[in-house]
Amino acid sequence: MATGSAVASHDPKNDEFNPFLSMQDGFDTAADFLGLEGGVRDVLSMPDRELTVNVPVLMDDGTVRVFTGYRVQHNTLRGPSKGGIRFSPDVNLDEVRALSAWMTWKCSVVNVPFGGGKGGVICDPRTMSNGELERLTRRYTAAILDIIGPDRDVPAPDMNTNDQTMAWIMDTYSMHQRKTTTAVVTGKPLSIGGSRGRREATGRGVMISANEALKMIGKRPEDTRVVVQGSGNVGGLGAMLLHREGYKITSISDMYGYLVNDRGLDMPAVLAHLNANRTLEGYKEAEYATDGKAQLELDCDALVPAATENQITSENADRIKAKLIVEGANGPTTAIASQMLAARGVTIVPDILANAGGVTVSYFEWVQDRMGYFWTEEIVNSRLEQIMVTSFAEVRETAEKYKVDLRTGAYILSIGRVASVYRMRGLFS
Ligand SMILES: NC(=O)C1=CN([C@@H]2O[C@H](COP(=O)(O)OP(=O)(O)OC[C@H]3O[C@@H](n4cnc5c(N)ncnc54)[C@H](OP(=O)(O)O)[C@@H]3O)[C@@H](O)[C@H]2O)C=CC1
Ligand SMILES: O=C(O)CCC(=O)C(=O)O
Repeated sequence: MATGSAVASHDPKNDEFNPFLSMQDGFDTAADFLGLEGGVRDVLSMPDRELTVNVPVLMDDGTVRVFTGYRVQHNTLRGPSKGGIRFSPDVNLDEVRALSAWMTWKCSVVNVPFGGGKGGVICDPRTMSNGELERLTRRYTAAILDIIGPDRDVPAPDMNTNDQTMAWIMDTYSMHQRKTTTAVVTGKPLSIGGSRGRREATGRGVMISANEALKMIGKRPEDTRVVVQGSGNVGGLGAMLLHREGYKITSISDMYGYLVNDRGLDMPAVLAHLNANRTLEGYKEAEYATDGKAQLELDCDALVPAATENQITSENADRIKAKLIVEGANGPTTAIASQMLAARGVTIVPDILANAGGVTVSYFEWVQDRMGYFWTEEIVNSRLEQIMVTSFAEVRETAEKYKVDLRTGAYILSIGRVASVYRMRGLFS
């Protein structure tokens, strides 16, 4: 197996690749359309609160290593801040700032009563044992304990974190509170207050968004060849659900490489292979390649970037062949690339809409935990579908009203909603 990432990494000091500046670009465009007044504009363009922590962790070899982590709360006007925690060597404060702001806009697009937050720890989980990850998670939780809670800030999984990570956070928080407090995090295992359907929710939202986009451009799933970047929670489960819906998944990747089969991949078999081998390499029914950048440029009808930021940039936007991009990841397309693609008539369903299925079912989980009453998977999925379809229609209507692309429409809709809450609450007196 190759050891390096198959996909380009970029210097965040270059403005195009700084996710916070990318977010700011979308914000400024929408704020101009809305004619947002100075005070509201200023307060919404920066995070409410940023916490940096340095936590000591006992490693398996007996040494102590200090890890740096962040929790940024962008906004809490519409409710507690909400958003995942990411473990990755690439985590940095500007990235977490951008991700937390995107959470504010995302929660507003789907109209759930949350603000936005995000966390991250600089670490490489692939080189750490389960015990080291548990000790890191517990220490990080203890360090951010004062600013999280069911009514304050509710974390969830993101890249390289999962339901086990959420169980450790919930347990650490509960030990300090002297009572079990399930609603402090979402994305938990079912046995400790998780919601049915949360694991697949982001991928399901991506599938529903793809369906709505196809209706808009007049295509059918069966005639749609899809390339998916990433095979984790969003990419893997999203590809599985798209496959079940009739889409032809012709390529899927992980950090190391990608599979291609123009006749369409058998997604259950691909995911079974990935689960058993922890790599896509060796799957017999497809070609395997390691030049990850080229995957995004494969001939296809739809592209689902579901790995990380800055994958579609000014360097490759002209070579992207897909006519539809459904953003499973947060910030996969830079602001410049977005404009280049829009000029070529490519439809982009933006991240703050396309991947909002996850936070929507996280909202359902938080509600169920607080009620102590749990819903069936059918109820969760049908309520998710209703919210995603309504949100897509509202974004589309806004885009048509202002004669802009879907990304700008989503920003206008969401920022307008948050700004109106500011005015209603009268926080400036
Ligand atoms: N989980 C959720 O509910 C939500 C996640 N998102 C966003 O979706 C994206 C993916 O998250 P999620 O699926 O949870 O994360 P996972 O950790 O489950 O999966 C990430 C996938 O992307 C691959 N990957 C990671 N980094 C790179 C890279 N540099 N180049 C190529 N492939 C890479 C990983 O490969 P490998 O397995 O080899 O490491 C893996 O297949 C992120 O942007 C996240 O913020 C958005 C909304 C909700
Ligand atoms: O489920 C959640 O609360 C947030 C998921 C997340 O981090 C995201 O949507 O980017």
